[in-house]
Amino acid sequence: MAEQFSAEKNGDIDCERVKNSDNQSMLQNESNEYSETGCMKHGIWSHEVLRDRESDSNSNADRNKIMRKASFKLSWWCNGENGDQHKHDIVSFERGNITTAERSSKQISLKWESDPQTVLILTKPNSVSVRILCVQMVRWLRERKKLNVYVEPRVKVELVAESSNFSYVQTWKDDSEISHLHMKVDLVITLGGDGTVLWAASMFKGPVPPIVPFSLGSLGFMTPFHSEHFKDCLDSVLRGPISITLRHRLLCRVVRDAAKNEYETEEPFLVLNEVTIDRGISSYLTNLECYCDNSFVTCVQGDGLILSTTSGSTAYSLAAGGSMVHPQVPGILFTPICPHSLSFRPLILPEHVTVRIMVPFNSRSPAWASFDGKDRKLLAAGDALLCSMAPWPVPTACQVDSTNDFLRSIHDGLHWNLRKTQSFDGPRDRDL
Ligand SMILES: NC(=O)c1ccc[n+]([C@@H]2O[C@H](COP(=O)([O-])OP(=O)(O)OC[C@H]3O[C@@H](n4cnc5c(N)ncnc54)[C@H](O)[C@@H]3O)[C@@H](O)[C@H]2O)c1
Ligand SMILES: Nc1ncnc2c1ncn2[C@@H]1O[C@H](COP(=O)(O)OP(=O)(O)OP(=O)(O)O)[C@@H](O)[C@H]1O
Repeated sequence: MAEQFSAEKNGDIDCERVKNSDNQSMLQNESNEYSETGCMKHGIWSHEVLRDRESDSNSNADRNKIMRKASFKLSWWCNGENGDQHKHDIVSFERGNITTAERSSKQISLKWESDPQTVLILTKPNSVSVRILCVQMVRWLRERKKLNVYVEPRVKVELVAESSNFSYVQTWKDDSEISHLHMKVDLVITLGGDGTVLWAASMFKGPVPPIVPFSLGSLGFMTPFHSEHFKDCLDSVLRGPISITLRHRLLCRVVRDAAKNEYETEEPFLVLNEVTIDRGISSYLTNLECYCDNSFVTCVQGDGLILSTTSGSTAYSLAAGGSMVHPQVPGILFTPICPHSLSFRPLILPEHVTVRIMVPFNSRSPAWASFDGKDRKLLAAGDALLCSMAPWPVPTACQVDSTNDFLRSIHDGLHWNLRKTQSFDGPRDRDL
């Protein structure tokens, strides 16, 4: 195999089919649709027979020594479902050689194919600076950009109180209309901190329009745009193209002990940061049985467990000792909260798994699940929480690109690895 690798590295694959004496033409045939031995375009299911090049040249005895390479085919599956969509996009396995064809995650650019018409502005409540900015932004979007503007009912009341001219601003009467918003809205603008981005994401139980988050909070990991330059920022976003971060969400379902199967659940929650299962007001340790695709992972005995997205890795999970992960990395962080054990290190699980957290019948107390820090749900003995990657990410516009914005946020927001630079004068390794 080593010789074969080196031959391939030189771009000179010394491979021949037994039936065919003409190497070159046969290899070229293989890259076409079908070969006569039944070799498909994508993958092999006939036998390739390879001859080792060095043994050819080194020894006459070995001249006809033939090495068979076992054929195989790769297929992709998850929870029993077949889904080959990644196959040739991401990994090629031509002629039995597995090679990365494409990255599964890349910097993403959004280019409008028709002009955006409708914008939804979501604002942090009870903030004077947010209210002032909202008034200016609505006016500018309507008068200069001729866009339809939606706001929440509370904000519409505030705007109309400011001036009756704002009667053109649209809103909704009851919450059931929120479920149709994604079909009307081209762009969402948030004015607030990270909590307002979480709020915006939580309004969309399915697909989410691109979000442009303006920073009017204190931290702002997910809010790269500065309100002072809102006209320039929005001009360039409306013109496009823009870099976006596709932030993964987790789909969380509570399955009660009384449910007949795991599909009989209450309304699922979609979280952008994390779902937390903790001891709530109980003074006992949580006792949580954790499974990953039906394999037992561990029992959490401590204050609780955080299942976080990579976007949420800089939030609660970070405070509980989890790693910071670039938001474009797909995965589920499994971070314990104050585990009563010396050896419980946080894990990062792959995106395709389903995590199941169960409160066992011998648990001393129930547990509580909360979703992006909200909507507490009691988990009694026998209840479970299922958590998997949701099919609807949250696209947030980047100031520069997802990597630059992420690094800037950990430097500016957390002062990550800030240390005085060591002075130049002093001992040095001159003789090394
Ligand atoms: N010990 C902790 O660190 C702790 C405890 C509870 C909740 N939280 C976080 O608060 C979030 C809810 O946020 P909120 O604004 O509604 O509540 P909040 O007003 O209590 O703010 C919590 C803080 O977390 C920050 N934050 C939120 N998402 C973040 C992210 N992805 N990366 C970095 N920082 C982030 C916010 O900027 C804010 O400073 C939860 O999802 C949870 O992650 C953290
Ligand atoms: N449109 C909204 N309606 C109701 N609640 C909201 C809305 N926007 C934000 N919130 C809530 O307000 C709280 C504070 O929001 P946010 O985090 O954006 O501001 P902040 O606390 O000033 O920012 P930071 O946390 O960065 O200091 C959050 O809990 C969030 O859920």
